[in-house]
Amino acid sequence: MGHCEEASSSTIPNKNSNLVVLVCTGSFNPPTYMHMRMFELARDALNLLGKCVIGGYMSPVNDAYKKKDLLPAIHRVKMCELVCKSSSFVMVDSWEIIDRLKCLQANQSSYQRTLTVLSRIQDGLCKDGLIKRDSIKVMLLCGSDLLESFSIPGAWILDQVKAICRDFGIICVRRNGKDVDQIISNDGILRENKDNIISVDEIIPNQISSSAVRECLSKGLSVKYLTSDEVIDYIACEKLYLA
Ligand SMILES: Nc1ncnc2c1ncn2[C@@H]1O[C@H](COP(=O)(O)OP(=O)(O)OP(=O)(O)O)[C@@H](O)[C@H]1O
Ligand SMILES: O=C(O)c1ccc[n+]([C@@H]2O[C@H](COP(=O)([O-])O)[C@@H](O)[C@H]2O)c1
Repeated sequence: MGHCEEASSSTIPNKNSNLVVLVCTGSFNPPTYMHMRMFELARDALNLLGKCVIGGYMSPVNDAYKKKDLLPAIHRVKMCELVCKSSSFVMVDSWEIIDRLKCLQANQSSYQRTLTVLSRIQDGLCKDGLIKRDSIKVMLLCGSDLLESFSIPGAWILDQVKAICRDFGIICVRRNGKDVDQIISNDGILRENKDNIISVDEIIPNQISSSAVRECLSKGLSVKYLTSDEVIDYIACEKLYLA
């Protein structure tokens, strides 16, 4: 797959920085309350470690990612904005989408790799000098299925996995009972960087997922309390996810 730009791995934020920005990349098709819970769980876990989360970004993946049943980005960005209204610190970073036009003009694929997203957010936060590069730590927030996918041959570029683990760090929410320690110990890169990977358990386990929400919607079932009312209204209004 071609890419607009490949991020350099030269950004090395201070591992001991107390200020953290969380970045969750994904389809958000549609965003659910579980996505929002992940930010809450991560913030609680980091607070306990003496860190302060100053913001969180949901970064919806570009249409070029070509995941099955992926709704056009314009809808996913809008729904992310709506679900974020319920949070005081989570917002949407739509750069993965917006950059598409520029890439199309340059005849490049517009899919943005996760390392690129993290690097760009960090560069953006530090560019005007208000925040020093070594005073902030940008971390990837993900579920354990994503962490596990690092080990799937061909799914990721190994040097980029190394850079994400070493230069940024990961906060991983256990999903469907998956043992995060086991995932880490089964993978060389994750093992080497285990001090930079924080595992978080959902205190109230649930199996809310975008695909389960889509399935309910396609059957005409209620999804109330699985995502925000604004998202549900938007889906109804735009007639999305019908069978
Ligand atoms: N219930 C959950 N528990 C933990 N992590 C989750 C949960 N739901 C989503 N995530 C994580 O949120 C991030 C974004 O998820 P994304 O929207 O791409 O996928 P998904 O919920 O797995 O979607 P789908 O169900 O459509 O495959 C990923 O890191 C994913 O692992
Ligand atoms: O950067 C990569 O190489 C890479 C490889 C696989 C997946 N991702 C990202 O992982 C996110 C979740 O993907 P998925 O397939 O679990 O919905 C999505 O934002 C992708 O851009 C990123």
